[in-house]
Amino acid sequence: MDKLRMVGGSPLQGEVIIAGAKNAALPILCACLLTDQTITLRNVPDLQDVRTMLKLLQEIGVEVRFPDAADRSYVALNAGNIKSSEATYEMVKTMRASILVLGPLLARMHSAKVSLPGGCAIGARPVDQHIKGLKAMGATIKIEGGYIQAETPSPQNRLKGASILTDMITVTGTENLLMAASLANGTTILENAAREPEVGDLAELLVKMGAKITGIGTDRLVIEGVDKLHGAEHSVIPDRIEAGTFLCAVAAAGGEILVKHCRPGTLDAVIVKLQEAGLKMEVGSDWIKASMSGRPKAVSFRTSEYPAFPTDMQAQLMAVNAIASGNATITETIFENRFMHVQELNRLGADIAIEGNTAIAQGVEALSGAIVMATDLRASASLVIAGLAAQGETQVDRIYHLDRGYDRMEQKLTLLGANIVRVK
Ligand SMILES: CC(=O)N[C@H]1[C@@H](OP(=O)(O)OP(=O)(O)OC[C@H]2O[C@@H](n3ccc(=O)[nH]c3=O)[C@H](O)[C@@H]2O)O[C@H](CO)[C@@H](O)[C@@H]1O
Ligand SMILES: C=C(OP(=O)(O)O)C(=O)O
Repeated sequence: MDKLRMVGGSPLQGEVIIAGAKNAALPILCACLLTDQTITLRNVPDLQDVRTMLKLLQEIGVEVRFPDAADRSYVALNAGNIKSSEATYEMVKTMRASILVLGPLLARMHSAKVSLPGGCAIGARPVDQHIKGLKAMGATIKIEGGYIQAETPSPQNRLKGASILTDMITVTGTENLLMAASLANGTTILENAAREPEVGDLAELLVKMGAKITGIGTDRLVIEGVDKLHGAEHSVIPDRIEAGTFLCAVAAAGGEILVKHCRPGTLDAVIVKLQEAGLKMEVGSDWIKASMSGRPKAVSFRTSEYPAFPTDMQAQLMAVNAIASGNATITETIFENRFMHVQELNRLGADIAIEGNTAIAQGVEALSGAIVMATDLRASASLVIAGLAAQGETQVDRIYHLDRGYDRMEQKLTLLGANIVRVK
């Protein structure tokens, strides 16, 4: 299993180019299932979850091509000859986002069999709202042998438009229902829809494919189903979480970096908190110049749905708080078990206590390097950030979690002058 080894203490300096968003690319790749024509995508990040999704789509029968062999971010997909409508346990257990094939397969193929994702490190993460929404659209769904087995209603074999109000805001739930509704018979209204930019990016692609969607970017999406969708070209939006992660890295390790190819407008909540922490930022249309000298100031925050502070940035900003001056309280409201990095940050010398869904960080003057273990994707990123700020050598084990969601992180950090290597 690969590890990352780093020697902390040197400030970051230089430019970093942000890749396409993992959480936009995954649903967007699944949208190819909605048509027999080709979908051409650019700015697809080259990371493990994308590779897993491409493998799953190929198993289903999608033809995947890289038109330019030297550029993995440029992908063409054609689902004209789908052989199967099944996502196996083997695939789903490695990537929960596999659930995103359920809506499109059901809408286009009229049946789908998708392994029920289990709980994962950060929480139970049920998919009851995806199922409830599809049932409201007329699907018959049974859970058998650990699989969701779904069929469209006969005799017309199409899902039908429905008014759906989810019990909570769910990102992939909104995406699954949005894709299913695009090919349904009649109008679907999704209330309490997720407003995350990645949902908006998927909706923009669907519109290019011929879907009729209004309310994009709001919590009420109205989808007038169409009989057929067609091919389209699309460029995936930049990854706001990757950009935020590099901003936290410079806030913790110090230095000055230019974050390029990002969308600052999707990072408002993160920028506000990092400004409070003392990170100096100049913001352009698609770049952020950030510099930090001295210790950051502690900043309290709570995670919530977009546009509030993202849960996917909680661990990284906690790493900044670990070495800040002062105390911060960090409240996680989205996932019930997303504090596993706390114990590992404490192994590096941090002073963080957990009380229910709140972590209380008492900033320390310095962290000291140690061997730590990554437990999930963003926990891994927080340990890398802490390792870059720590004195001495840190080794982060189990970085397959990090590789799921970051496109060449250690190479990008090396370009910023970090002393970091991958150990096979
Ligand atoms: C691939 C992807 O885009 N992943 C993101 C997506 O995950 P994901 O879409 O899985 O997260 P959700 O928005 O669905 O989850 C939000 C909350 O709702 C609960 N819930 C959700 C659905 C459901 O049917 N029932 C239910 O109870 C979840 O357990 C969680 O507590 O949004 C999360 C919240 O911003 C991010 O952390 C993930 O990075
Ligand atoms: C939790 C995350 O991803 P996923 O939903 O794919 O597990 C994440 O990106 O931080």
